[in-house]
Amino acid sequence: MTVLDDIVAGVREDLARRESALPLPELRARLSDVAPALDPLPALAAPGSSVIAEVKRRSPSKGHLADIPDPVALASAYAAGGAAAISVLTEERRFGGSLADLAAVRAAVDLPLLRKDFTVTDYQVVEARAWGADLVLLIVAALDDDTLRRLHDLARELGMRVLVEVHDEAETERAIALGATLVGVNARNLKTLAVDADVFGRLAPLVPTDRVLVAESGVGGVADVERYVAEGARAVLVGETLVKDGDPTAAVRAMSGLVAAGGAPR
Ligand SMILES: O=P(O)(O)OC[C@@H](O)[C@@H](O)c1c[nH]c2ccccc12
Repeated sequence: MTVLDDIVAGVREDLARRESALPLPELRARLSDVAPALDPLPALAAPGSSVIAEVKRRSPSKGHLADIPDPVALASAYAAGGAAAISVLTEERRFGGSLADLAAVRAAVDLPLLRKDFTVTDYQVVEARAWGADLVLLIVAALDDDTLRRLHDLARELGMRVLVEVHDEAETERAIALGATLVGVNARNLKTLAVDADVFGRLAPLVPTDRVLVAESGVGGVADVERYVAEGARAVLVGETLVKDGDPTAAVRAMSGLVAAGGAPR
């Protein structure tokens, strides 16, 4: 069993509890009370690096990262630094997140929000929208093609964008075949938790230039953003570095708006 299998098993258990408390038809009925989803694509696709800044308390690879007693204060600090979108971890067991964090940030911040979780069922997609998300993550490694397509199409029907996450060539082919507009290249292998900063540069040339590439994980500072931008990233998804920084506003600002020397490579 890989780390990913183990995480998804826990996610499914927690999900079963929520679903029996609030069945899908009732959850769906709540969607009519939710404001329409915001579109993160214009900001992410614009020239110059964009930052998707993450609210993340801990992770299976690093353990405790930051307490984050007030996720709204952190998200507001990210917004003040010019973040293009905010990612909120909602997985509880391994990442210390919650849907309550997502709802709290939604109520306070006008930026597009990514629900960051291990989404494997329709219920979680509807749930994301019901709690105010504008964007959902779909991890290709965790889904078969039929489920990937079904969840992708459901998210789009609900007005959300999908960040389709890949880590190798085969997953990248599957994301492209799906028609993914936003492709996230995770430097971390979720089956082993190993980080490889060279994965982005290997996979980026396989992705058509009309797609928006996001470099995810292990971004330690401006130099990493510059490297990813030079390799074709439009955006970076950053958690650990930002939650540990004493001045997250300045940190987001420093990583934003960087352009590739000599023009965009793709
Ligand atoms: O904290 P980091 O190394 O900056 O990583 C952020 C983000 O990329 C990471 O949290 C992530 C990327 N894909 C995921 C899938 C599930 C959970 C978490 C993730």
